[in-house]
Amino acid sequence: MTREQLESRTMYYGKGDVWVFRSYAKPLTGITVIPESPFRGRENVLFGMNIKVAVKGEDFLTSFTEGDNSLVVATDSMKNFILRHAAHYTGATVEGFLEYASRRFIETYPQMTGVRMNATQVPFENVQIGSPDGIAPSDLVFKYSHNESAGASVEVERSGENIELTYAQSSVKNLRLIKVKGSGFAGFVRDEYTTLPETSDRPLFIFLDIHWKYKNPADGLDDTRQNYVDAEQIRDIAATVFHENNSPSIQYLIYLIGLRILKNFSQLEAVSFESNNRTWETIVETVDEGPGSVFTEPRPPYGFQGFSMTQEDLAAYENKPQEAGSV
Ligand SMILES: O=c1[nH]c(=O)c2[nH]c(=O)[nH]c2[nH]1
Repeated sequence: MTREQLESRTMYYGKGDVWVFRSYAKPLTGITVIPESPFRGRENVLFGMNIKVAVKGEDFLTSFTEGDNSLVVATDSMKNFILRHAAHYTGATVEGFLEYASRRFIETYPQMTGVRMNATQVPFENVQIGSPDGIAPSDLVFKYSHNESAGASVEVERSGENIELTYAQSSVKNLRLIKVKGSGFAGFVRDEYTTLPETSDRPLFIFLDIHWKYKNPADGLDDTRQNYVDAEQIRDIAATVFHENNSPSIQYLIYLIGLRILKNFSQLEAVSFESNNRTWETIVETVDEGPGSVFTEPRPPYGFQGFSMTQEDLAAYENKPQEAGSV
């Protein structure tokens, strides 16, 4: 088999749903506070992740073609490897843990030439506790949040004697935002297939996944370089821009969110979106003693948008004459 054939072949294996719960990880502190977000850091009393790891390496070929397991690291051992390394991790971010554990895999097993890890952070929120002194967050009891969650993907590869970070992306996933009024959708193509009425005011409900990449990937790994951007800040920017703008479409809304993210965080190189339109169906336009309406869940199917942006988009926006103010 030629080298090209080997390199173009799909061949990997790994473990999914590796749940890691680490208590008393390093607190996250080194972030820049922005006007759109109250986020100032995180205690990390509970640091939870659901990790998926995939490893590759040409030496694994005979495990597929001959049943030769002599170089196969059992995926059960991969799970143990990740969990044990969670005890040694000194950082405060998911990204940093993924990079650390991926590197350690390559250092430990010569047959691995690349490791890809994806993680979703398991969000825990402080429970508010009442006491004679007032209401304060508990430092012991947390609720498992089912809202949006932070995520990350990293890939490291062996390169001669070195181990290089070849891919890093951070994310906030499954952000669900509803704006009760102040969103429109009009001016779209009207032809024999069009039944949707134009609207200047709809209860816009969106599901959003937002991904971002740093100019220098090292900034995204740990907070001690002072350039780390937390998913809560990205979430709060999205909510702020949604609140402030009377959007003509989801397409334009995510563009505005992207501009604001790139403007706040010049250390980021790119941001991308996947959005879903989950706008509620209006059942009663105006209740008896208005204002107020009655809505229900939308019927399938749903619409979606994908868009990626870089600092060049922000520069182009800022260089063009604006009608509606700046971001
Ligand atoms: O924001 C929207 N963008 C669309 O492209 C679209 N299409 C549609 O039916 N509703 C919407 N809403």
